[in-house]
Amino acid sequence: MKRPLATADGTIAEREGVVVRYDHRGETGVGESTPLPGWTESLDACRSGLADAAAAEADGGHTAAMLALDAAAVPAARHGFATALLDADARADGVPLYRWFDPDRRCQSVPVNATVGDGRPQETADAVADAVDAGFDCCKVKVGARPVADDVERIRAVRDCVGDDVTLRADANGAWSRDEAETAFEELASFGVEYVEQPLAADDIEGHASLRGGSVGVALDESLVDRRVHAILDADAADVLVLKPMVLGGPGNAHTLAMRARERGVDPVVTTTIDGVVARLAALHVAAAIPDVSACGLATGDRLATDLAPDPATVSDGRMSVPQSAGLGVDPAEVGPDA
Ligand SMILES: O=C(O)CCC(=O)c1ccccc1C(=O)O
Ligand SMILES: [Mg+2]
Repeated sequence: MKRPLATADGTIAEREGVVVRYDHRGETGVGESTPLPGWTESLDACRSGLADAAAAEADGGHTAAMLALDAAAVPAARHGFATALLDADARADGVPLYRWFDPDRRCQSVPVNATVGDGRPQETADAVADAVDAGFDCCKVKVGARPVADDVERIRAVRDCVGDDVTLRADANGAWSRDEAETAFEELASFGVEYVEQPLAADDIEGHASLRGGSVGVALDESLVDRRVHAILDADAADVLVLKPMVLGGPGNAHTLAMRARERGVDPVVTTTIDGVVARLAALHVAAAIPDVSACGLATGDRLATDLAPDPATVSDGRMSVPQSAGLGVDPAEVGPDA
């Protein structure tokens, strides 16, 4: 990465993965498996998951390959193959991937947030101001890496700098105790923070449920790693679900969960895990398939030092354009390391 992302759970500085190609219905589809240990399997486990899927495919075709890829055990491997299969299917049907999920939809662009890592108050305010200058009207700031009072000063500095028209979100990556979270929610309410992602530990469903009800919403992200969606919905523990296709075992799983969340009155937000262009496009098409989707965490491509292919999606006025060509919108023949 050329711009690492500092979070309460450490700094993400490097991403490495596997490009998957699959020939299906006369088309070559492309997918990407970019595991992020802690969120997904390791790169080694991902590679062996893909090798197992290739062996299963040789006997039983794509159905056997999909059955060999357990979303709980090897979500990134499953994401890579599932994306390649979906890309080929959408190409064969002549529709952009988001319309393969919902043929009636037309979507030219989706709203996106800028993502700002941990840093000193002035650095944080400058980074948000740069994002606003670049056209973003929604910005997510990483918190939880320093004491709550310091994060409050960071958010105060941001508000002082960019004014009240910018939507601000925070992401604590599970760093706070219940007491810290309560204090943070009280303080952040005065700066009009829309929601905090993962204020508490992933397994504290009850704690998250009791943080709800004020002006600052609760978004759950890490809590989805262990597939707790039904428990979360049943406990009314979240205002927002943060859906990462790489973590959930593929774009199809993410789309299904987004629709389920919507039915239950919970707002879905789609984000990358800081991925190459193939996985970013897959996440973009999931977001594009969701009517009236809230700003998504998809504008992460500019953090990478190198990418897999030129990016057909551009960001302007806080929105990311959605490719309308068949499939993901990238030519599989052009996809490779160091494009
Ligand atoms: O949501 C965004 O704005 C960008 C993605 C992001 O923050 C992220 C990227 C990699 C791993 C975890 C996270 C996260 O949301 O916690
Ligand atoms: Mg998060």
